[in-house]
Amino acid sequence: MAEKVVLYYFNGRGRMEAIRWLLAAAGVEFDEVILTERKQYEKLLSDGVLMYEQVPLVEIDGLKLVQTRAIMNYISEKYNLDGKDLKDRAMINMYSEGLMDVMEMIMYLPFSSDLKPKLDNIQKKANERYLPVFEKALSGASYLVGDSLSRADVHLLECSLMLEEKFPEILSKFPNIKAFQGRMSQLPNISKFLQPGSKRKPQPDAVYVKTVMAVLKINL
Ligand SMILES: N[C@@H](CCC(=O)N[C@@H](CS)C(=O)NCC(=O)O)C(=O)O
Repeated sequence: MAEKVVLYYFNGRGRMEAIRWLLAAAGVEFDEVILTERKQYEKLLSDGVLMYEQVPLVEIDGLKLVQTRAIMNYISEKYNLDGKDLKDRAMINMYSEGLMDVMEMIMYLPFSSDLKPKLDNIQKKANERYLPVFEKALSGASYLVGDSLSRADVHLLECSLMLEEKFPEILSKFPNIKAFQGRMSQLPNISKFLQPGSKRKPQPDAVYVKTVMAVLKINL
């Protein structure tokens, strides 16, 4: 029997959350080793499992994977979330990278000061640059690429929910994305992940920020 997938990260979203979403969408159970203390991170370093001295780290199929995108590529390929051919995959990757750009901007917020201009910038770019792309792609289509679920769909659901947490009305001008959210949320694996008590992480709080800084010895 295949060993269970194990995720090593903090008790928060950060770079691991999109990985959690992909695994959940694929119906893959996973365990988590939650980093709360510097010595856990130092143990991973001394064990030689962090290729670049960074997390996320994911144990899967006997591999110890690092680098968020490499991890997501592995999961997407393994669980058929990357389209039917090379051309599909190119579109899926373009959509996915745009969504990762938006989610990365949001990810940095709790570690930043002077939030107002940063939030304004995210809202403006989401409204004018990113969401119109997905609104158009979903016009008359159920999925972003082809006729089955891909990682781009999973990232869009995650990203659009994150945007709504910050800007509750943001989807009012994007009815196709709103309808897509509704459809996606009903897929059994995703519906399960959206329930309270799942391994989906909440918005970052002060404890999360403090823990990340202490474990990684970051001084901002
Ligand atoms: N490109 C890497 C970046 C990973 C990264 O920056 N991880 C942070 C935590 S979210 C880290 O471990 N930082 C410690 C360090 O860089 O020394 C990825 O996508 O996985």
